[in-house]
Amino acid sequence: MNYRIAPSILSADFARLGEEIRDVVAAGADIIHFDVMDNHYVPNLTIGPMVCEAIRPHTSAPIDVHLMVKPVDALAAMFAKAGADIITFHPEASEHVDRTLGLIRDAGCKAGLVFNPATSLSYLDHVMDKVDMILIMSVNPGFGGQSFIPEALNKIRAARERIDAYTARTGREIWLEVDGGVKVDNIREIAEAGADTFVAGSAIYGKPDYKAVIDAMRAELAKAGR
Ligand SMILES: O=C(CO)[C@H](O)[C@H](O)COP(=O)(O)O
Ligand SMILES: [Fe+2]
Repeated sequence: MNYRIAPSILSADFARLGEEIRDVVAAGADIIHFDVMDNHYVPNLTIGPMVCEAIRPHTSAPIDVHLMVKPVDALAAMFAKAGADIITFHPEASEHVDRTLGLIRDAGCKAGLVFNPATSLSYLDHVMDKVDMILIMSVNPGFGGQSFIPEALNKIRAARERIDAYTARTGREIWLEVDGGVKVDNIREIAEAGADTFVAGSAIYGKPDYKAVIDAMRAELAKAGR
């Protein structure tokens, strides 16, 4: 299994963002997770397309933009222009989910849907052909440093079943990402439930030695029975 680790810059030192991104990639990160909060869809306010554009020259790692915003479409287009590689959004925040997925892909990015703890996976029913990534939230969105909600494991298993059935039928791969409360001590269990891409903010940026944390996560993933 090809596992990917995606540090969330939500927990980075924003005063030294370029350096924080270079450091985490040097420490072995595969993807940069970029949390966008609008103080409307979620009760917090973070960073926008100008910051994405500013960090783009600092890394060749894919930038994974997690949009916690409503409405979605105009900002998705701005992030595609600002250098994002992957753009995910919450389906209940879009008026027209199929159109938003198409808009992101037409702009040259991978597109994904994000599922809050209480959001049904049935949003996937008619759009799998336009989805490149499924992101399961294991916390309620809005803040870093929250505890992993164990019920998310069942949701991850259900999403894995959908993806495997789809891939068997079409041959096309869809990534399964998990976001919220991912740590060294639970990453193996999350992988065994079916995830292949792991967002970790406070677990990585909250420790002084990023490489030690990422190495420990990879050592746990190597033990996963998938
Ligand atoms: O989308 C998010 C919150 O809405 C963040 O990506 C997530 O919470 C990462 O932080 P941590 O690993 O500290 O839980
Ligand atoms: Fe996120």
